[in-house]
Order: sequence, then C-alpha cells, then structure tokens
Amino acid sequence: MTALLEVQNLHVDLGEFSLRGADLAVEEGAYCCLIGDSGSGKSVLLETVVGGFHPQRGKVMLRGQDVTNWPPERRNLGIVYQDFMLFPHLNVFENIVFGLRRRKFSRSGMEEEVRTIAARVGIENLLYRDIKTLSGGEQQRTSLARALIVRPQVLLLDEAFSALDVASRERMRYLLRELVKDLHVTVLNVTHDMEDVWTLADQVAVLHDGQILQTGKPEDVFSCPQPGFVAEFLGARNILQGTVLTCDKSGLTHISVGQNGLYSTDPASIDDRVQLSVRPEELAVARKQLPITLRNQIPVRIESLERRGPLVLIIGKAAGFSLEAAVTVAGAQEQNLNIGDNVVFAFSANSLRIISRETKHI
Ligand SMILES: Nc1ncnc2c1ncn2[C@@H]1O[C@H](COP(=O)(O)OP(=O)(O)OP(=O)(O)O)[C@@H](O)[C@H]1O
Repeated sequence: MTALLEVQNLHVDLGEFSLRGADLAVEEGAYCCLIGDSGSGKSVLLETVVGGFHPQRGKVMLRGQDVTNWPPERRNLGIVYQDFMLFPHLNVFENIVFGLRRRKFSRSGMEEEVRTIAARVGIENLLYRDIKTLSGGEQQRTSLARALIVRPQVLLLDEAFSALDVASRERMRYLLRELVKDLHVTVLNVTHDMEDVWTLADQVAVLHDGQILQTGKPEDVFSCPQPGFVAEFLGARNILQGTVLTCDKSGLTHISVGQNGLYSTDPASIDDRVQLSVRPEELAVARKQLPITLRNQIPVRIESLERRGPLVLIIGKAAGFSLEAAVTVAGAQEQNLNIGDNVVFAFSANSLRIISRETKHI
C-alpha cells in the first residue's frame, strides 16, 4: 500500500541545526503525531513537507508523486499553527474564504463551501465577526476551517492546541476526532501533549536532534521504546537490566534482576542480557503479597511520594534497583502510604517488556 505522505531520507541544513535523514510514511486517513524534545526539528520537518524549506537531499512524496520541487500552493496541504495566523483585518468569513482564492468557484459556490465547513467546525454563527473579538478556541476553529476548505491531501498541525485552555483543547480534540472520521482526513500533528497521542494518533514518530528515532503505533512505541532517548523521553523510567534464567514452553521468560526473579511474556534466550521496562501505571501497590496472577511481586521501601495531578508517583527501593509506581490519589490515601513504609510493587508478566536483548555468543 502506498503511503499518502512520505518523506524519504530528508536532509535539511539550516546552519546550526540539520534534519538528518528523516524517513516517515503516513497512510491515507491516518493520524500521525510527531513528538520529541524542544529543538529536535519537528517544525522544520513539517515546514519541509509544506514547502517552506527545500531539502539538500531526500524527497517529499504525496500519493507516490515526488513533490519536493513543487511550490507550497501546488501541494494542496492545510496547515494550522499554534498562534492561529489569521488576518486581523478580515472577518471570519473572509479568513476562511481566503483558502479558496486560487480556486475557480462562483460567488455563491464559495459562500456555500464556507458555510458548510464553518458548520462542520461549529462557527457558523460567527461568520461576520471581527477576528479580534473571538476567543482562542474560536480563532483556532476559524484557522482549522481555512485549512480544511481546500480539502487538503494532508492536514498539518503545528502545536495547534497548545495556546488553548484545557477545556478548549479537549473540545478541539473531540472535534478533530470526528472530522478525521467523517472527512477521512490524513493528519500530521506536531505536539508536546501526550494526551493528543493517546486520544488521536494511529501512529507516533519520535524525533531527537534532527533524526526520527522510532515510529509505530503509540501502544507499541510506548510499551517497547527504543533504549536511550526514546525510553527516557516517554517517561519509561522503570528501566531494569537483567539476565535470562529460563524460558518455559508456555512463553514465560524468567529473568534475574538484582536479587529478584521477574517474569516477562516477551521471548528471549537463556543467558541473554536484557533491558526491561514497565510503565509506572501498570504497577499495583499493596501492603502484602497479592494473588499469584500478578507474577511479579517485589518488596520495596517507599523512598518518595509526589502528587502529580490525579496521580501519586511513588518511588520504591528494592534490592539492587528502584521502581516508580503511579497510583490514584484515592488509592494512595486509602492505603495511607508514607515514606519509609515497606510495601509490595506488583505487576503482570505481560507488563514487563523486554526492550533490548544481547545474546551471549559461545
Ligand atoms: N529558519 C531557520 N533558520 C535557522 N535555524 C532554524 C530555522 N528554523 C528553525 N531553526 C532551528 O532548527 C532547530 C529545530 O527547530 P524546530 O522549530 O523544528 O524545533 P521543534 O522540535 O519544533 O521545537 P519546539 O518543540 O521547541 O517547537 C532549532 O534549533 C531552531 O533554532
């Protein structure tokens, strides 16, 4: 299957910074989030797709066609920026219709197009309002309508929701989810907000220092992050080193980690040196050992408790390593957890992922 949008071995040299050989393929109708640390090159990649930067090497492909040398207006892409980029001297209608300026439409045809898309993004009652009188959320809906009115091949979002308050951001996510489904839009979304990834993305690509380090389905990338930057960036702080003791026929791998024996359902070979990861929210915290269904039960001493939004992050020290658990505030209060308490961190063999393995050569 040909990807709708593809960048191949993209090199963009901007002096101090370069995009170095980026490869990415987004299928038609897919929602891809581009994440990474600040200055990693997310916006440069997006602007190169749009045609704002010309790559020294590599290609931008749309529906299998090389568009690298096409001017931006010929690529038929829609883009929405964090700071809306609306014309302050034009009203909502005029801002939206601007997208159609190069199209052949009768006056009534244009009006109908604007009304249809404005209704779709929920601003049909604001068409003759001055841009300056709109809320942030309404301005962002206007720029979304302007981007969508051209029926773009790809909708590009550059931190499009980050200037909005939490409630407006949530509403925009809901709107986008509906639009993507109904209009079958393909999206490339630069974001810092993991909520976007979890609620919208079919695919995620992680950038660091001008390179795409990992791409895939969010659940795969989060549960099996590449060791090094990706694992740390995604907050997979529970990274452990171990040696494989046994692999039984039922698919259970027994691994020695510090002074504990842990179980994973990921395959490996006896004596492999493995790197393991378990997400903090997969850990249950208990005062005593739990039923055997949770294969991994590690006695720990609580070293710190930190409130983070609706969660409490708990660092527990085991023999030879530390682990972080994330539990709800109610859960932590119910158990009256305190620093210095001896508790058990429990998690299933399914939750313990082998993220890299080094086979011992004989
Ligand atoms: N026109 C330009 N000329 C020279 N350098 C640039 C230009 N545009 C961006 N850069 C540099 O390229 C690097 C990557 O910038 P980019 O905006 O792509 O980062 P980002 O990953 O989107 O970061 P953030 O998450 O902070 O927005 C930065 O060091 C930036 O200063």
